[in-house]
Amino acid sequence: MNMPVPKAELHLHIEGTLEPELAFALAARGGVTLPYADAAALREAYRFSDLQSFLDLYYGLMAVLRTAEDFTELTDAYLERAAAQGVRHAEIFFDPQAHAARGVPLGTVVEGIGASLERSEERYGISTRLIMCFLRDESAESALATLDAAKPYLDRITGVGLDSAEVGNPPAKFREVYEEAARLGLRRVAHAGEEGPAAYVREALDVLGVERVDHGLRCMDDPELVDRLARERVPLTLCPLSNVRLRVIDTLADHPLRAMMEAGLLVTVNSDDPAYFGGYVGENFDGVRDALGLTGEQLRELARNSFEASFLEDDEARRERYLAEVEAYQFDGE
Ligand SMILES: Nc1ncnc2[nH]cnc12
Ligand SMILES: [Zn+2]
Repeated sequence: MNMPVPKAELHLHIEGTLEPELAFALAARGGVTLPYADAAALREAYRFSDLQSFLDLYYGLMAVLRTAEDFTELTDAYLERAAAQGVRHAEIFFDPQAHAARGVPLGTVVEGIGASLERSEERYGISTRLIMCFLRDESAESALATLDAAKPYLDRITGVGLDSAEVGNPPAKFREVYEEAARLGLRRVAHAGEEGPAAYVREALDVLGVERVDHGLRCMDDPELVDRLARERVPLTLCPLSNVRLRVIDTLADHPLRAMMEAGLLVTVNSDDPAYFGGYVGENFDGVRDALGLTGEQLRELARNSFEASFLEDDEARRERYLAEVEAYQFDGE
């Protein structure tokens, strides 16, 4: 078997890597009772009708994440799996407000994830960045307070993002928070155009000044926006298996990825919440390859895009090294 193509993962919620077996192990350790008989019963509950039905289960299961060690273990488990799938660089989201709601301070989360990221290169051969997301169904004041609480940890946080329930929570709600993030020198991304309209993608660019759009799928409803995204080389972090599981599209064969590439968009393939959506980044690559009949050259473009879209500006030599690995890679049948 060929080794997987080297790639960066740019849209990955660390909380979304919580596998049922680890959830039960952490629950036992922390004395948390879960409303499922066992890991198999929990996995059976992963049938979602939309984003909200997923979020309800997802935030509930986070109850097992309590200590810094829990977050370290979670992150180690992700990095180990990612390394086996050819991930060389990972930009990882976390949701501090979801943990603060249970009394877990931001510092515990950052220290816990950070302990794993610190040794990631040495252990897993993966360079990393950390991106702090605001929950868009919480208030702008809560997001501002979260940014304030993060100030002692900014040496470990590369950027900010925006996630959770999209429809009814437009990007403009967070204008002030993103202005403050920019003043603090943080990179800016946001989920937009997953379930929400193309107008939210425009707003994320124009009002929040985002440098990368998470999902962005619905831009395809607006040809002028597609032209702009292509012209300005704004990266879109797509998550094909997530889109199927959250019923944004019916099947992988309906995914617009290929049309997006043909429109000149800088798209990348990622896993979003792999423990919940049926696979990690490798399964997402294999899924679109098979469902859309992508060629080796198109897969190489996706891998190249992932490094181009990454926040490696402070380490261009590394980016060049990764890109050279992509060019040297031989796909099966090539
Ligand atoms: N796909 C997704 N959309 C919005 N918020 C999320 N949080 C975790 N996964 C998410
Ligand atoms: Zn996401």
